[in-house]
This record gives sequence, structure tokens and C-alpha cells, in this order.
Amino acid sequence: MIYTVTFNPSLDYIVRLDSFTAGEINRVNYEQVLGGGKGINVSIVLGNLGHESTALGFTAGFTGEEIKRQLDGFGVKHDFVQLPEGFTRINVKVKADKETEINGQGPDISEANREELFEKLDKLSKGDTLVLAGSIPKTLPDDIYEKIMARLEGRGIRIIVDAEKKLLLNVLKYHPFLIKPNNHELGDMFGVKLTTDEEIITYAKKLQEKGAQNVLISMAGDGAILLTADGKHYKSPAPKGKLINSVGAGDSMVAGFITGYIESQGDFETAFHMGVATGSASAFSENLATRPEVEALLKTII
Ligand SMILES: Nc1ncnc2c1ncn2[C@@H]1O[C@H](COP(=O)(O)OP(=O)(O)O)[C@@H](O)[C@H]1O
Ligand SMILES: O=P(O)(O)OC[C@H]1O[C@](O)(COP(=O)(O)O)[C@@H](O)[C@@H]1O
Repeated sequence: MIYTVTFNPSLDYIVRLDSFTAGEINRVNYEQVLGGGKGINVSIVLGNLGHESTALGFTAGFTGEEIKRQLDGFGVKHDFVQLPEGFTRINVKVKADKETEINGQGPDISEANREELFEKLDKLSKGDTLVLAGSIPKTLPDDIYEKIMARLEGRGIRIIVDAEKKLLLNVLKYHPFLIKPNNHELGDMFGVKLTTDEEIITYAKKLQEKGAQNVLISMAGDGAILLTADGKHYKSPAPKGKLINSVGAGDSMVAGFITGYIESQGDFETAFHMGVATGSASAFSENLATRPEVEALLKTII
């Protein structure tokens, strides 16, 4: 069984404008409200690709209800800890000549709420896959990722982590099966700007030295690089197409990778290609990738 955890889900309010000027009234010419947050996007795309998962995490208020309503519409199972107060954040994605994102901070989460999530995670068993993804609201301790990984250590659960900076660096000692920083996040972790593939591979290896098993570096329109635990690396360009909405492309890549890995019974190259095609299929669409869209792009990169 696959589980995703989104510590800080969001209702993504995506707007398009011909131009955007800070300090003035700007009127949009397109708007969409999509339930999101990294783990939730992974669960939706897994469903689109034909794999069942359960979305876990914390939801609150009317925005949390809307996310659950949308997940029900997609047929995605969910079992969130319901917070008594506050509301799940709204993240604003402004698409004009440049892309601007305003991401909310999220509701308060108490120790008792946290314990409720831990109890749900205690039910996972050998062979399960767990995706831990995204930022955390400020009331969660910044060792929450570590605490979960320590608690599940040695249980035979395949753990995938998609988070930034310290949240990611601090869990490497628990040997996550896969991590997926993008090239900018990889550079930020080491305080450097990475430009060439060689530099990216060098720094991705440093994450393996710190404990990560497999490292998938996404590079938006430049494709991706995968370093596997057995010392191999793979590079793929991104499929060609028109960028429409890159929100959720990274999460889609994770869902595609899991799908390819499961369907090929553990072949990394297949998983990698499926990840790249799924990320791009989402980037080339208003909504998250569907299976026919992914399969059409897959043919162009293998
Ligand atoms: N402009 C684009 N053109 C083609 N593919 C894209 C584009 N943006 C993203 N993708 C696909 O989605 C994957 C993840 O995108 P990326 O933006 O690197 O992730 P994140 O959202 O985590 O920053 C890329 O590796 C690529 O396969
Ligand atoms: O948890 P964070 O890092 O604030 O990110 C949340 C945002 O990331 C997303 O999950 C999209 O992520 P990606 O574009 O990296 O795939 C949005 O749905 C959401 O608004």
C-alpha cells in the first residue's frame, strides 16, 4: 500500500494575468482552485496512473473540507487528522510575464494532533511505500520528519522524501529510499549555484554520502538526473512541449517514479523515465498528468 503525508496541505489558487504590477489593482483573466500540497498531488497523480494510495496529514476549516471533497472526486482515499481550529492554507500562484507564488503558513498543530498522525503511521507494514513531502506549518517542530523516520526505522517501509533544506538533510541518516530535490534546492543545501550536469552529480553524490539511497534531481525544462544506490547515474532531457502550469510537476514526477518502479518490479531506468514523462505531462497541462498524456510523452524519451 502507498501512503502520502502532507504536513501542510494547500488550496492552490492559480491565476493568470497579461501583466502583474505590485502595488496596483491587477485583474486576472483565468482562475482555478486546486487542492494541493506535495503529498496530496502525489496521491492524485498516482490515482490518475492507476495506483491506489491513502493521503495522510493535517486538514482544517473550510479549505480542508474542499481538499477532501476534491480528493473524493478523484477517488483518492484520505485519512487526515482533523484540526479543531484554523484553516488549511491558501497558496496563491500568479502567472503573468513572471511566476510569483505566495504560500500560506498553515494552521496550528498541537502535540496531541501530531500523536494522532504517528498512530496512523504505526499501522504501516513491511513493503508499504510512504511519501513524506512539503513544508511544515510553523507550529510543527522541525525534526518532525526525523521523528517519523526514526519511529518507522527497520520496519521494511520504502520512504520517499521531498522536502527542502534542513528537513531533508536531517533525515538522510535514516537512509530514505528516494529523495527528490530540484537543482536549485540541491545547490541551496550546500550554499552553491549549480550549472553543469557534472556539478549536479557531484553534489547529489554528497547527499548519498550523507545516507540517501537514490537521488532524483529534477531540473524543470532541462529534464532530470538520477543517481542510484548501486553507483549508476541516468540523465534524461525533458520531453518537448508547451509549458502551461508547472505547479505540481515535481510531485507528479515522484508519482510517476513510484508507478514505474512498482510496474517494472524495481527497474530504476523505467521508474526514472516514467517520472520524467509524468512531471512533463503535468507541466504541459492545466491539471495534473493523466495516464494517456504520460504514455504519449514516454514514447518520446525512451
Ligand atoms: N518547462 C518544462 N518543460 C518540460 N518538462 C518540465 C518543465 N517543467 C517541469 N518539467 C518536468 O517536471 C519535472 C519536475 O519539474 P521541476 O520544476 O524540476 O520540479 P519542482 O516542481 O519540484 O521544482 C522535470 O524534471 C521535468 O520532467
Ligand atoms: O509545502 P510547500 O513547500 O510550501 O509547497 C506547497 C506547494 O507545492 C505544491 O505541492 C507544488 O509542488 P511542486 O510544484 O514542487 O510539485 C503546490 O500544490 C503547493 O502549493
